Amino acid sequence: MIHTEKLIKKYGNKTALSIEGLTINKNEVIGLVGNNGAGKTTFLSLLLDLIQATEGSINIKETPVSKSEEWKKFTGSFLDDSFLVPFMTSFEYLEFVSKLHQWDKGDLDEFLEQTKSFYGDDFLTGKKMIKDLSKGNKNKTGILGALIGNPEIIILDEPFANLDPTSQQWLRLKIQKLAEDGVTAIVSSHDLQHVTGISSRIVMLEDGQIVKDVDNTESTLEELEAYFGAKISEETI
Ligand SMILES: Nc1ncnc2c1ncn2[C@@H]1O[C@H](COP(=O)(O)OP(=O)(O)OP(=O)(O)O)[C@@H](O)[C@H]1O
Repeated sequence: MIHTEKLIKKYGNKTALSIEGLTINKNEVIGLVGNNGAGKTTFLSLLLDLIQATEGSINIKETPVSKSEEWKKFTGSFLDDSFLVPFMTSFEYLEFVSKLHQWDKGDLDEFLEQTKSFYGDDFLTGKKMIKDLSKGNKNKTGILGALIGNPEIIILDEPFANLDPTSQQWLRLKIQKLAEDGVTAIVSSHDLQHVTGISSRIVMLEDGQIVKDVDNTESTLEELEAYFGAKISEETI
């Protein structure tokens, strides 16, 4: 479904990402983990053609992302606030995104009814512009936008950050349900519990390189906690 080959992104002399080859198969849920600066956002931004690779290629369904717009029709994504329109309300934004996907009012109403427990009361009826929303409500708006249009691929950068506990749990269940329905997802997260709760495969980045690429099994959460925990030196506490 997604294939990258000899992918390198440099900023000046610094190599932010260097991945020899990576294939993400249909219906996989990839949990992308790694400490700050590991290269997660760089990787997701490259996949979405938001930044240009220094070297290498990225294909979605065998088509280079930089040479075609086709993949945008079936890929939903939310990386950060730059995906949002600050002077719109959340509802206006979601209406705008739904129109891009040729949804009619009935489709959007049904979607908003189905996702009610994620966004809660007042969120969509309020008059606040997106720029004035809390971080959590901005994230909710972006995540809902990524789900509009029934995408085959979903790419989310730290989607659990700033969400309230109910919304976090809803999102976990939603991603699991989407995966059951055949969706492919790539989700970066610092929350190891959440990320292992939803993923079929864990890809770990460190200094821009893949240092672990494993199936997510019952022992993976414990292994990841041990891996990251081992980086703490006792004298620093
Ligand atoms: N526009 C940029 N200019 C220069 N360096 C950049 C730029 N964007 C990212 N980098 C560098 O690339 C490296 C990878 O950053 P990236 O944001 O991809 O990491 P990350 O894993 O998403 O981190 P975090 O968990 O903090 O979000 C870092 O060293 C970062 O400083």
